[in-house]
Parts: sequence; structure tokens; C-alpha cells
Amino acid sequence: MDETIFFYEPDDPYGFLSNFACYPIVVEEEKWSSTEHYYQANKFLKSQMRDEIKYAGSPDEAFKLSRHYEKHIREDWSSVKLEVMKKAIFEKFAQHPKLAFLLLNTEDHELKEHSHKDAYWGDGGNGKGENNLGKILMEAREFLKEIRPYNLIRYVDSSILPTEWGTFALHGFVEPENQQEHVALTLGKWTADSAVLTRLHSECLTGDAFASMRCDCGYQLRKSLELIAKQGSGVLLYLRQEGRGIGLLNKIKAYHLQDDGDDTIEANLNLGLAADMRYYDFVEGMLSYLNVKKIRLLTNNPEKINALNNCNIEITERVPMVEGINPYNFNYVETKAMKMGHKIDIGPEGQRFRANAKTYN
Ligand SMILES: Nc1nc2c(ncn2[C@@H]2O[C@H](COP(=O)(O)OP(=O)(O)OP(=O)(O)O)[C@@H](O)[C@H]2O)c(=O)[nH]1
Ligand SMILES: [Zn+2]
Repeated sequence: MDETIFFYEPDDPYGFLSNFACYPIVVEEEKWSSTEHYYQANKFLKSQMRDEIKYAGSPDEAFKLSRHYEKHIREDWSSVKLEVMKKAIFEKFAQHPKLAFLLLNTEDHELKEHSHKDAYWGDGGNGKGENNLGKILMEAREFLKEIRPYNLIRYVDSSILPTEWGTFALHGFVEPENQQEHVALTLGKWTADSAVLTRLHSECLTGDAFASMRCDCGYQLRKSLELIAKQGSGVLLYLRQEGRGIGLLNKIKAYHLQDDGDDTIEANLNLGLAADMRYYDFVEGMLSYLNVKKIRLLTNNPEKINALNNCNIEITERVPMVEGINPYNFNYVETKAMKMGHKIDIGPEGQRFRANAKTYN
């Protein structure tokens, strides 16, 4: 096991692990302001004491009240307290995905509550305590590794990203299976009830970075960031799925076939690849880290709508993304509409390019 991570005060670097960190939990329909409130109240069977602790102004106060009433602790407490603590800890990470991702980020480090006062839940200050709280946290971490969405994606880190449309936050993620990296750009704030303006954008180096005119990706990327900035809040998930999942070099091979007359589907198939090899299940984890449950999705692609519905994400609205139609991408966009069911209304503006559409299919 890697070197030990010590925690104690809620404001410490790993303070989120402490029961004194204020993360509310709901247990059997009862709301508790912290796991400490829940744990301390469960020492007592008398409702008056339970309620006094339950509504204490802070975890500290809940702890002190429990000491004040310690003569009234339930007789079976020593035989049930481990289960009560485990319930509190597992509910905390189940109900706060961001904390679950941070717990997983402790990887295989030993977790120890460095408490001079407590050799049962903590390490007793001299490292010789039982550290039962640390053991439950490590047990919760192992459990999370096996369940969706935590088995599909890991959060890595975040930073600030000033752009010409506004200053976004940049969040990095990685799929543990294949180490594939993905990022999310976020702007503004929202609650779990908000319908967040969201773009799922598949990486397209040629469009996104080289301003290629033979597809619509670059235009859509820039428009999405502009719309999110105008809205004042939103999410752009930048998924490393170059070439509809076939990769950059295969996309160049496909482009070569398209230069010779294939359309964007035929080219993939003639390379022995599927028309679209993208998968989106890990997106559930990225959006749960970002506390996004409802979205207004910027897309023309019904496949993305289906995929997100399978990720327990509610799509309140599809916001069309018909951008940058030009002679070089006209046939490509039309093929997406005709053969992939994309909901693209090229409109009279776009139709002007039909006559002089280039052979880039
Ligand atoms: N194989 C292949 N991939 C392409 C071609 N043109 C663009 N792409 C890829 O297609 C993907 C386009 O992604 P998006 O624009 O996010 O998604 P979409 O499926 O077009 O649907 P929207 O959300 O409506 O834009 C990117 O990964 C591009 O690299 C092509 O001709 N062949
Ligand atoms: Zn593209």
C-alpha cells in the first residue's frame, strides 16, 4: 500500500474524509447535516436527545451534545456503532459523486484519521490506534471502484482556462480501462435541478484545431463555447473520439477514400471499420462529477440523445447545431442527415452550396 494519507480537520487537504466536514446525507428519508450528526444521534434511543443532536448547529456541537448525554447511550451501542458509521460513510460518498471521485483519487494510499484523542476510530496520534474510520473509508473506496460510473471514468484535476469567449474551468478525466483522456470545460454555476446547456463534442483535430472546412466540427465547437458564454453557464465535454472513434490516422485514410468519391460512411466501411465507433457510457461519470442531471443538449445527432438517456441524464431540449455549412462540407453534412439520421435542416442558406459542392464527401 502506498504511503499513508493522514486526515483530521475538515479544512485539511483531505478534510473531506472527516465526519466533521459538512456534507449532508439523507438516510431513510431523514436529512442529516453531516455524518457526525447522524453517527452521534444514533447513540441514543430517546427522541428528545436524538433530535437535539440532529438539529445541532455544527458537527462539533453534535459531538459535544453526545458527550453531555453519554450516561444515556443505548446499551447495545458498542455492538452496532461500526455498522452505523459504515452506513453514514457509504451514504456520504453515494450522495456526493464529487467526493466519491476525490476518494478514488487517493488510489491505494492507506487512509488514517490522525487523532490524538481517539484510538478506536483514529490512529491514537501515535499510529497504534485501530483507525476504524480509515478502514471504512478504504472499504468504501474499494466498493466504488467496482460500480458505475466510477469503474468507467476517474476525475484527475481541474484548472482555469481563459478563452476568447470567457474564463472556463477545465476538468481532466481518464478512463481507467484504456487510459483514454477526456476533458470538460465548464462556466458558471447550477444546481442538480438546473437544465444545463451542454455540448458533447467529439475531438476533430482537423476541424477543431486546423479550422478545416470539410466538416462542421470546428464551427460547432466555437459556436458551443460562444453560446455557453452568452448563457452564462454550461458544459462542453470534449471527448477524445477522433474520427467518430476510428482515430486520426484512420480518418486521414478515410478522407483519402472520400477524396476518391466514397462518402463519410462508405469510407469507414471500406477501411473495415464501423461507420461510428464512439461510446459514451463514461459520460455519466463526468456529468455526475459536475453535478449535472438535466441538460439542454447542443446536437443534431440522435445517437447522442439515446446515449445520454442511457446515462440517466434527462434531456429537456435538443438545441440544433447547424453551423458552418460550405461547399467543402455540404456533401458530408448531407450524408449525416440522409444516412445517419442527423436532424440537420440545411435551409435555403445552406442549399446555395449544393450546386458547387466539392467532392469532399
Ligand atoms: N471517420 C470520419 N470521422 C469524421 C469525418 N468528419 C468528421 N469526423 C469525426 O466526426 C466526429 C464529429 O463529431 P461531432 O460533431 O461531435 O458529432 P456529430 O456526430 O457530427 O453530431 P453533432 O453533435 O450534431 O455535431 C469527430 O470525431 C470528427 O473527427 C469523416 O469524414 N470521417
Ligand atoms: Zn470534423
